Amino acid sequence: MQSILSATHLTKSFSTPEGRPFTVLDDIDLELKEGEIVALLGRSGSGKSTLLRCLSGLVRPSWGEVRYRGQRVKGPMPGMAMVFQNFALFPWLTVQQNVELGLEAMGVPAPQRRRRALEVIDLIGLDGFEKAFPKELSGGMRQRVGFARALVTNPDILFMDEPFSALDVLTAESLRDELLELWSERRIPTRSILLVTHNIEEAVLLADRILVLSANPGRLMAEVTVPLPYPRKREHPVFVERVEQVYRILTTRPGLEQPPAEAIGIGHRLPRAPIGALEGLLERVAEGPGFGREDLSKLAGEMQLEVDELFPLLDAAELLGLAVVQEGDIRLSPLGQRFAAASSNTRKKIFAERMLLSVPLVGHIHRVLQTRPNGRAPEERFVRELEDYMPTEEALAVLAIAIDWGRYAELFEYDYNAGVLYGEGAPSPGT
Ligand SMILES: Nc1ncnc2c1ncn2[C@@H]1O[C@H](COP(=O)(O)OP(=O)(O)OP(=O)(O)O)[C@@H](O)[C@H]1O
Repeated sequence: MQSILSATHLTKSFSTPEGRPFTVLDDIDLELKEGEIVALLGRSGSGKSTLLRCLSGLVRPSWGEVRYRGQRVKGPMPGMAMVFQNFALFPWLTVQQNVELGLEAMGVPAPQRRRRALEVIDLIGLDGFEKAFPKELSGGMRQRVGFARALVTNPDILFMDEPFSALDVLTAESLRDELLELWSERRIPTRSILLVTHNIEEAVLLADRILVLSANPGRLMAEVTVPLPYPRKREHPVFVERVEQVYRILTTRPGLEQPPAEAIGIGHRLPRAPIGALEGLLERVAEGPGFGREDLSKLAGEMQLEVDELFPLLDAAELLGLAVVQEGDIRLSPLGQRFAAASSNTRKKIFAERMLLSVPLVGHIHRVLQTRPNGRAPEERFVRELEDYMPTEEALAVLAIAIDWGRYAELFEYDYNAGVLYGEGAPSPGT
């Protein structure tokens, strides 16, 4: 198969406010070939969207290069189109005007634009909605507009950034099926599709090849091929095997992942794991048929969790010593078993002890508040400290997790309006 797009040594770094590089993608080589659908999978923050944007010319790599049919990609190019997760429609334009937009940018004259837009609107099942505005449409119909706007340019490569993840399960399923039909029956001229997804089953349903990215920084860690014809059946033994293979890959430590939190200190990027969901997961594993051990693909299917929801929970459970995740399975540690069976107060105590041991940021906040005469500190102070290690957006996200965990464990309190953290027992800033 002929190569359409290639990336060599693609590296992307952003800067921390201190000017230090923050590497998101590291030395990525990949190729997209004619006639294939490729899915990019990886944990949250592994750089999937950044990679898609670099490949499509929306973001410039810091190092390395991208070539489209032999030509160096330096910005968006004709022949490439993108479908976004949040549809990215202009609310003040009608469906038809939104669809025509892609052609307007290419300088296509109005009569041709109209004709072509109407053809695609018909193809994608939006017939009769030409004059509707996005707010009058359901999520599924809005994403059809997103697809129509991309397909109207007859793209050679279609990039899709989690295009089905904002839709309900049934709508996502039917839109996926329709896209596959258009693709398999060659009713669209697109020769290659690159899809970012959090949904392992979706990747196995759609892709010929699944590229798995490791996190911190993002590197290509594995490739899984899916040699099944469309439409694929989820019960097919090869389908089931591939789903499990991806879980196994995502739960092996290739030695590239971040070292333990203690080794990094307060700059450790905490997994985005809400406490309630973590408690729910541990309870389910403890009470499940495996008595503390569970197959992740089964668990995720049952709890309807996608990669971006499940893996932060697994990372948090491991970080706190509550579970071990290996070979596509989760196994509760004795402490995890105790946690799951404990009362709310005991759970908080276990959590507090574990965090003071293995989450340096929470320990740091706790110490700072204890040493302050009034027991308070503005959150801003901790954001500034985190910015030594990561960009502001990431620093805010990491601090939000530390606050969520610290409050749960009753190690400190937080006044949202004042943006102030205060120790347990210290008067609230509002009083
Ligand atoms: N413009 C930017 N400036 C600074 N940091 C950025 C920028 N864009 C992305 N990042 C950082 O790069 C990392 C990877 O982000 P990206 O969105 O590519 O990951 P992802 O794997 O797609 O994540 P998710 O699955 O959560 O969507 C994150 O830590 C993010 O904060």
